[in-house]
Amino acid sequence: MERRKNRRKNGDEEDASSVDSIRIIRSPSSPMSPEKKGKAYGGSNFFLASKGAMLLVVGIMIGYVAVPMALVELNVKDIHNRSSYGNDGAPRMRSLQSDEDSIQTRVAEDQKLLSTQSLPTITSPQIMHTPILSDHRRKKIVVTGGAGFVGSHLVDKLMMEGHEVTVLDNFFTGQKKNIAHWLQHPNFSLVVHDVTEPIQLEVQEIYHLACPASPPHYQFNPVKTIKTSTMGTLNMLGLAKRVGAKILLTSTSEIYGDPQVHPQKEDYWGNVNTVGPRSCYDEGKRVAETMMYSYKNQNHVDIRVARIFNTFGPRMHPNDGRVVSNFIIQSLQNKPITIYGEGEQTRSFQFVDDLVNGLHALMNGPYDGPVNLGNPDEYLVRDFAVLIKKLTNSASEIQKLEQTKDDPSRRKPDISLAKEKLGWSPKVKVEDGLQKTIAYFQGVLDQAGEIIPTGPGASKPQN
Ligand SMILES: O=C(O)[C@H]1O[C@H](OP(=O)(O)OP(=O)(O)OC[C@H]2O[C@@H](n3ccc(=O)[nH]c3=O)[C@H](O)[C@@H]2O)[C@H](O)[C@@H](O)[C@@H]1O
Repeated sequence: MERRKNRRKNGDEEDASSVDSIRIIRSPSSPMSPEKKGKAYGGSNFFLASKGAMLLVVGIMIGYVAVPMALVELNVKDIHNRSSYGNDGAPRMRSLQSDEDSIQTRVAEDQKLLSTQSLPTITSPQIMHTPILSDHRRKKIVVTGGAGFVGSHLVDKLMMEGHEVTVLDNFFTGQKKNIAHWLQHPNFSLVVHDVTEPIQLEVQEIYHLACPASPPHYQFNPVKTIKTSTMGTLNMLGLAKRVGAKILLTSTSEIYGDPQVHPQKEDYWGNVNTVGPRSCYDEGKRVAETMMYSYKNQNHVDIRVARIFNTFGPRMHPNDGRVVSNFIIQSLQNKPITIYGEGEQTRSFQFVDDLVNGLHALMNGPYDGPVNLGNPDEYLVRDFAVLIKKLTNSASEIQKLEQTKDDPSRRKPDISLAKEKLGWSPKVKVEDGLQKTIAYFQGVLDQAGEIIPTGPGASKPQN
């Protein structure tokens, strides 16, 4: 500063390389003598002036272009560095663009994976794989009651074959957790729907299972049970007729009532009380069968009818109230095992996997008469209580309660027709199936803490 002051004082402005000289040339308003102007713009001073001008341009370039560019560059590097490393110093994605690219790649990979398998859930921890079928082989299939115990296992089989499956369920006894492992799969659709209402769908096959099947559940609201079997079946038959779909009805061994023929063959007409506590279900299914054959004969609908005998397995509703779930839940909690009556009545139990294979064989075969699907392995109910107590190492006492009204005294399927027409017979031994079911209910119990078994009276299913 001192030097500059001295220069000004001495009129020493020639050094155009000095910062002051540049300032003087840039500023025409600066007070300048004509002599000085001549020095600045003319003659040998012109060189000095143009050198100064060049320096001015360079200065402007530095000030207005290079510095901002350098700052921008520095800033970009800073952003880049900040996104390259996290707080812990670990390297991050290289840039926002590559961030987006890699997220999209990951989403695409995840979607691809999820379209080829189930998602493990607490209810269905095992991963099930789904093949990709060509369009002409992939069928559109509806399963009514597909979130229920049997329905959900059937859905698994159809999904694992690579078909497009639509579940219709009103969740009266069905549970979302039974099908939660498929919700993300593009071949799977869930429609919360009550079959007593009509529905329009494009479909090639209908497995019509929707109906509460446990006596306490179907007796809870008998009018609704009748509507489900009658109006529900009518609606599904109407749909099948409209779109030309094949339809399978899951009927029941209950259509034989309290049978006077043993074991029961398909040509036995049954012994049913039309006005008893079980009639809403028994007669509902009987008229549903009648509707099936009327639509076949009158409208050429392609039909199948399965008469299902007592079935058990994982995903049974814990408050189902049926003998298998009740005895297991009671035994696992060391609560009294409740036998209705003397336990002299008999039942024959099949594991759910066998039933699903039977339903599938029936739907895919040509035979359209009613077919029994069950395991002829017959037990006295009191012996069955002892077996479950043993398999669960339970300390439960066995308690006898009053016999329920119209309880069938003996039941055992004759499955010679299923063997002959479908090439089907049950493969799972009752004890093996029970072990799997006990393990399932143990898991449910661990989650719930306690389960109060459903008694013989009518009750609404609780989750
Ligand atoms: O499990 C099935 O798939 C069948 O269940 C029921 O038929 P049901 O034979 O009466 O079934 P349960 O309620 O399991 O009863 C079986 C026997 O065990 C007895 N039971 C049931 C529950 C219980 O806690 N204690 C007990 O002794 C019943 O009185 C009956 O004699 C349905 O009505 C059928 O449609 C269905 O096919």
